[in-house]
Amino acid sequence: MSQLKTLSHLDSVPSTPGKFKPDKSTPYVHRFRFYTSLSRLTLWSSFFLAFIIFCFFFSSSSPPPSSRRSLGDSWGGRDWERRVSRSARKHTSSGLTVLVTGAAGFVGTHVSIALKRRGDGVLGLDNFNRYYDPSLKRARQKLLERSGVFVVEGDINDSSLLKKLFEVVAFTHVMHLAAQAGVRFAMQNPGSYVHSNIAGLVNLLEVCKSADPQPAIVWASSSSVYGLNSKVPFSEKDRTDQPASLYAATKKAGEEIAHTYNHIYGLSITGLRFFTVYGPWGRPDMAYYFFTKDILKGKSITVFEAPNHGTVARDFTYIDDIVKGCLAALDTAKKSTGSGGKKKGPAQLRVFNLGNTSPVPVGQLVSILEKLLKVKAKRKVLPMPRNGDVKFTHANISSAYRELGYKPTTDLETGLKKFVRWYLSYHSGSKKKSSW
Ligand SMILES: O=C(O)[C@H]1O[C@H](OP(=O)(O)OP(=O)(O)OC[C@H]2O[C@@H](n3ccc(=O)[nH]c3=O)[C@H](O)[C@@H]2O)[C@H](O)[C@@H](O)[C@@H]1O
Repeated sequence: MSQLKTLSHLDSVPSTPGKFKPDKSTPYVHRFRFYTSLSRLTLWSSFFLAFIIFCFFFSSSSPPPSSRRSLGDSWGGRDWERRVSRSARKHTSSGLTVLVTGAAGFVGTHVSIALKRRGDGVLGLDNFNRYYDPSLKRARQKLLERSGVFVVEGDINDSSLLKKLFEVVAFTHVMHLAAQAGVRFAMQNPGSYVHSNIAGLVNLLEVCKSADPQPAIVWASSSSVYGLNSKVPFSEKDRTDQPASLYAATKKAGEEIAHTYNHIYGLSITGLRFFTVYGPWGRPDMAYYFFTKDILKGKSITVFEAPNHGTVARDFTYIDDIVKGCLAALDTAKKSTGSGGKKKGPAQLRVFNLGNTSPVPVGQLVSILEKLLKVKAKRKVLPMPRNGDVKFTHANISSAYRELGYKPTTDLETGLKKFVRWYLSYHSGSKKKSSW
């Protein structure tokens, strides 16, 4: 969202600074203006020259801007390093030492807590951007703190921060969940997707490839990579070259980038294609969340339908099932083979669908919410706009079952019941007490 801020400040700058005014002054004033303009010109030219020289010397010796520390950075120092080390200390001899990016996000919070509970060392990283209400991220952070997980506030594009973290802790694994999520928002702010999902990913992989030892990486791809693929259920072998949104295209690009870093540097990388993950502490930008909010407020909700009154459906997957898949991916990840930025041998490269295998029409999702909330929704059924959405998703999970033992067990009604219970407790103002 820092990106959003940057762009929105540009919106307030007028494109034409002012109208040209013809000069009606006398010759004397003319000459006087000429001399003052000349001296001003010289002054500005010298400033400009000095600036060019400054840029020249600094560009050849300093790292790219994203990796320089900015004035607002709040990390560093002895106390901070101590907190980082303490959080990353594992409590079982066989445990992992995991850096979780996007730790204050929906999936990040659940995965971090699950890892910490079983004795792994966990350090969180999150930039707390404003894509959705940051108070929810802060509430998740409190939950993480109570579980012993420290969340470093910083961006995955900040290479000096990432390098520092790897200096302080020898991470065995990185669970990379930081991303610009949301399919439809990509039309409003395309730059934020490139910034987080492409530039941020490359920056992270650059640091990982140079780390010694190199960590194994597990990261969040998306079911959206299947795009306009119509063969169901979606298998990892199916084509993924027809993304329907820029979001999907950046996730697909991420998968290709992962291939490159695996091939050149020997990084062990596992991509997980999540299918519409929902549950307590979820994302307010997702339909099940804002439908709940609007139904309770008596506001109308828009339910999309496919052409010819066709059904739009999603393979909604409950968060606890996704967490199990993430942990299994970390546990089965083989070590990276490179060191010091050099590959020593072939490394593991995997991609898995993590879905629920039973798509549910969006209309049915609304009916379940009506039942749980005991409120009738004001539905407006509209044709699905051409904004990146796809008609349906449906996961084939046989590969994840075989390799990870992944077996989702929560149906949509059971999962939504848990979500609604959490939602009512969190939004009733008893945020501190809201159940896990
Ligand atoms: O599976 C995935 O890969 C993706 O799942 C979700 O994307 P999406 O499935 O579009 O989830 P929602 O935005 O919650 O939409 C769910 C369904 O509700 C429908 N919808 C959405 C909004 C609305 O106003 N009305 C409506 O009918 C959508 O068309 C869609 O079928 C997440 O938002 C993405 O970050 C994630 O990567």
